[in-house]
Amino acid sequence: MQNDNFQDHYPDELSYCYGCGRHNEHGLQLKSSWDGDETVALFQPKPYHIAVPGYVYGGLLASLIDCHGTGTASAAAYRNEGRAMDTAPPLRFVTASLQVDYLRPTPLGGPLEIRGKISELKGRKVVVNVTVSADGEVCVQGKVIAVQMPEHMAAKMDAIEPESK
Ligand SMILES: CCCCCCCC(=O)SCCNC(=O)CCNC(=O)[C@H](O)C(C)(C)COP(=O)(O)OP(=O)(O)OC[C@H]1O[C@@H](n2cnc3c(N)ncnc32)[C@H](O)[C@@H]1OP(=O)(O)O
Repeated sequence: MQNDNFQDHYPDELSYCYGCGRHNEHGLQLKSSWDGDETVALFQPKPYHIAVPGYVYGGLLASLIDCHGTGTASAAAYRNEGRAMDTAPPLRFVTASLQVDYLRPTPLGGPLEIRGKISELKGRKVVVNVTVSADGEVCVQGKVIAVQMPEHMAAKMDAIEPESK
């Protein structure tokens, strides 16, 4: 596995996302990287990421799929153009659709492995299939349809309030 994390290449103003922003001290700070043609992230849930005792909260699992999916989309788009992730013009993606299926309860204890596979890359859209595994067993699977961030979302980047930092 490479240690070159996608989210470390996001510009500062796009690094406050609750799921993956490196500047969000209250967030999850997910880190994703390439593993061959797949992508991978590891996340260690905290004891307070609880659903029922002993199991991980489903909303957290959806967030991990969401941010791993959008990070994978961005990395895939750069790779498709043969460019490094910090080169211009920027290729950043937001979630258009997030589908999550909870296959079995996810034990709360050890680290979770999140894996992404690109199933479609066309125009401004990338579709990523994502799994979350605990102890080597897939507990959750999801699909993220990511679309390149529209201009009007980028326009608010100057308006980051100090409280959101
Ligand atoms: C950048 C670092 C931050 C990391 C982000 C972390 C993840 C997030 O939390 S992002 C926040 C949540 N997401 C949002 O707020 C997005 C809100 N939605 C939007 O802004 C728009 O609807 C947006 C950008 C998704 C799509 O709008 P638009 O740019 O007009 O797309 P459009 O041209 O219609 O469609 C592009 C393609 O996506 C598809 N698509 C668009 N929306 C959807 C959808 N909801 N479901 C399925 N497919 C969709 C279209 O069918 C089209 O596909 P194709 O090219 O095959 O015909």
